[in-house]
Amino acid sequence: KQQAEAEAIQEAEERGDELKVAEFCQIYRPVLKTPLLWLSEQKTVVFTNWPFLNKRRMHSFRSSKSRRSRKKADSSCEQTISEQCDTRMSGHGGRLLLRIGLAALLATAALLTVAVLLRGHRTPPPSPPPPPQQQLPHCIIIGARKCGTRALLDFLDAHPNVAAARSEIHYFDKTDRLRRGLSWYRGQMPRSRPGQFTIEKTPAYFVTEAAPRLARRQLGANLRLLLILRDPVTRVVSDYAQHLHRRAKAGRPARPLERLVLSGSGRVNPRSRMIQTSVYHRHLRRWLRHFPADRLHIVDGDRLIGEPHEELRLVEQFLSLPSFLNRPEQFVFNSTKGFYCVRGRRQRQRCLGSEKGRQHPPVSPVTLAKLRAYFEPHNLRLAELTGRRFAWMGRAEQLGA
Ligand SMILES: Nc1ncnc2c1ncn2[C@@H]1O[C@H](COP(=O)(O)OS(=O)(=O)O)[C@@H](OP(=O)(O)O)[C@H]1O
Repeated sequence: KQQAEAEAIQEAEERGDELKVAEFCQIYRPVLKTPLLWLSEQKTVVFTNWPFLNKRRMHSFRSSKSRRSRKKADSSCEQTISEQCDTRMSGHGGRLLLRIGLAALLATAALLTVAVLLRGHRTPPPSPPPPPQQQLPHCIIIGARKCGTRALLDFLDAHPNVAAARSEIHYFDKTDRLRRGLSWYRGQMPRSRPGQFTIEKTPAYFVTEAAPRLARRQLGANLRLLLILRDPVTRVVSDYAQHLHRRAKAGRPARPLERLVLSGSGRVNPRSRMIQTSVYHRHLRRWLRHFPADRLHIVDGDRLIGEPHEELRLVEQFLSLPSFLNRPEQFVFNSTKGFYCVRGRRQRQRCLGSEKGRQHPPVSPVTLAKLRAYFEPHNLRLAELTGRRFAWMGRAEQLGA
């Protein structure tokens, strides 16, 4: 082995003063059986002449006395080298001043071999990082509809450790999609690198009877669930604004809100879909029958509008993500939209489309009062179930707090 190394080095020396990265890889990769040690000894060559390496980081690690830091530097260095070699970045500008490096190498070669033998150090050949792959979601935003699910997903997607599916997948609420199976579901997900969280959002899951059971069975109890809620009355009005928009787009006359949410007697109709979606505790209870409570986190939708970084801080904690979205400067208030936009990768601003944050239609105070009265006891039950009080839940004493 020693001889092979010496020969390779000699050969390289004869080739001239400088070597391109690709040549370096070709010559050294097959003979450097112990790249960690070689590289650490070659640092003058590699670090000062190989521009892809993060010089400062390596040096700070290396100057550290701690064995752990040095080990970290070695493996980080090794990975970088193997990445560069494996992707064959020839002509990428990386040139080595071979003479300096080879002199240092030859002088230390014997010492290193002895050191390797003494330490019994057998580093497996570094493998290249796996290519990005589609993965089943680690986390789902299950709802609730019109509570800010898109904003939550888009904000999270700006996090470097998150890969979010762009469109709603509707796998657990539409039988024809469910029948296509998990491989189809996986195929709808974005490609992600190891360590990235795959997230999708489909607000219909929250209110679909079978969804929690199916999600538990198919994705397991480790799945993280995000639920975003806002004032149930505002949610109904937002739902109605969408109804008006759809009808106008289809050229059909819109129905008055009262016809959609009240029964003939003028009372709130508990069978109305708009009403049912806002009875949060009922749907939540169903989810909690299938998932442990610590797997579900509730985002305050009203706070996400006003202080997104605060809510995102809690979400990052829940998902054990490195802090990134928890700083106010990560969000920019867009006065035209009246909402916050997120600073995405490369600091580009990302705002939601015009279909989000629509102006709400005026609603009669009588209807509003009926809706408020209807949801009050349901809010109380939600507070009991979650142990949390939201600003829209009314006064503390009403809730027994
Ligand atoms: N940053 C930001 N930008 C724009 N909109 C925001 C934002 N944060 C929360 N929201 C609120 O999100 C509401 C729409 O909720 P969803 O995305 O869950 O709607 S949907 O169910 O997917 O149709 C939408 O409701 P409407 O205002 O009724 O349109 C917004 O109030």
